[in-house]
Amino acid sequence: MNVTKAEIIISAVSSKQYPQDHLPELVLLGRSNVGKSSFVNTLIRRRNLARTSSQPGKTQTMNFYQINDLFRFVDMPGYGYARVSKKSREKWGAMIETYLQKRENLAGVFLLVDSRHEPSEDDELMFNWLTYYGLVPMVVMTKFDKLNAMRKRKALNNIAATFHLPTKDVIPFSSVEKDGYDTAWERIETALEAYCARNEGRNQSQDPSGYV
Ligand SMILES: Nc1nc2c(ncn2[C@@H]2O[C@H](COP(=O)(O)OP(=O)(O)OP(=O)(O)O)[C@@H](O)[C@H]2O)c(=O)[nH]1
Repeated sequence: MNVTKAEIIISAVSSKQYPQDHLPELVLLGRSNVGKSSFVNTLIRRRNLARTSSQPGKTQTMNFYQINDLFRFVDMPGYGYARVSKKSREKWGAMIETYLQKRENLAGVFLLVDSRHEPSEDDELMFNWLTYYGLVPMVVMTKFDKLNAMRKRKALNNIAATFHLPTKDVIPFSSVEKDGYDTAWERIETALEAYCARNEGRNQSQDPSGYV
């Protein structure tokens, strides 16, 4: 997709602030500092629309980035950062859960894990929670450039095995070397097409005035 327009619509802390329309949304989940903001910036070829930071725990709101007025990325607060208070973590957890369970605009979920490490317990919990609710996540291995060829192969096999996925379903990604750029866009386009097809069905059966 050729991105000609990309803007942040809102940094939300509650469902009342979600945009009120039917544009499809692709959610980014992952541990704090895994590279969610860098993933967005790389895909849209902007240096800093999504604010990146070497300090974990920076993103504490749900950031809605609207792309070509066609769809949005929703960058969620990273989980698993110990230095954030328990109360804040519970608040974020509830915020993420409410979004995932209630948001009709949800078109797909990217679960980002760091290539350099075994998926954390939180990553596995998140993956299992998502699949339980029928939200099969697209798994992205971030910071792939940080591994040598042998570790790349090992990490890919390892992460695929952890989530019981074929390796072809895992997306190795680097915001430095741009690995995974084309594959991520293919997945996005497939998810957007599926969302439109679902809503066309809903349109015909429920809402003759036009849903999308
Ligand atoms: N080498 C390398 N560094 C990366 C890559 N992706 C992200 N980083 C670095 O990792 C750090 C965290 O990246 P962010 O994109 O801010 O991570 P985030 O998941 O949005 O972080 P939170 O806001 O804490 O949730 C930054 O210093 C990035 O430059 C990558 O593919 N390769």
